[in-house]
Amino acid sequence: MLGLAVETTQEATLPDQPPVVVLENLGKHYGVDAAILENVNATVRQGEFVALLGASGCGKSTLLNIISGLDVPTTGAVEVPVDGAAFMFQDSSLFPWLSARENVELALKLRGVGRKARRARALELLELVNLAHAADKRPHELSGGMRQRVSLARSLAQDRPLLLMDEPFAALDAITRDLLHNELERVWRETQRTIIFVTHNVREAVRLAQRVLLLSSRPGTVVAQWEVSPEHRRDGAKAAELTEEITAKLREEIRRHA
Ligand SMILES: Nc1ncnc2c1ncn2[C@@H]1O[C@H](COP(=O)(O)OP(=O)(O)OP(=O)(O)O)[C@@H](O)[C@H]1O
Repeated sequence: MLGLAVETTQEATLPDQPPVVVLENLGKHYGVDAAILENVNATVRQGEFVALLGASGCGKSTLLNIISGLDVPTTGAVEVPVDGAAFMFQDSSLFPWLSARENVELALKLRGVGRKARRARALELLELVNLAHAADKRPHELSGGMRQRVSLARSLAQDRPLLLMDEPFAALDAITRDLLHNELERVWRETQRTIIFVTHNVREAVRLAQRVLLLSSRPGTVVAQWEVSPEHRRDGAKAAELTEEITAKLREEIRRHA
């Protein structure tokens, strides 16, 4: 399953961390339809940030649904944390009648956190995503980027070790997206969550992830993976080179599907 090898460093791969998600020969099909996923093998380690790329319809969301427990594989095995996963989507799906703070508090309430503690924790989480000043605003008073920050705070409020993100910044403009990349990277480092991040944007994958997995077009399987080393983060030219290499392979997959 291993594709093009780029640099591998201790920091990038966390080889000594325990696995959080293990996918073994995983397959999925609905009814008599052709397989959507086939022989997916991958391990994601604790604290790792993994990006998942692939052509439209190759089964990325299906895979996240299986990892989250919303769906089940048809064949193979999946190992995930007993505490489950938190999900964040492209659409912030905030309750419009609740303020930013109340939206975050709701996730805490569902976990059984008491009223006083959840108010304090919600404010802490909004502070973490640099949004404490807008805690009392309702979603319609917030920009798209701010709504996604609330959504991120709400996902963190679920206090799951694993965070699944399905194109969370796809609807944002490029500048807001760049700002949120910085925010997410900081939040990831501070909270030490394990993150699986689905995107169509190769630059975004290289910017954020320590490892990029590429799914082939239908049936989806891991056809290549790349390590993104700390050196790629420091050196823009190296990152651009890697982005180009991954884009070429992604294009190949898209062409194959077309
Ligand atoms: N419940 C379902 N029943 C039948 N087919 C389904 C179901 N859910 C998803 N599919 C099919 O599975 C395929 C993969 O869908 P999925 O949303 O996982 O792809 P994706 O890679 O996330 O796509 P995109 O990048 O466009 O969001 C699609 O062809 C879709 O129509």
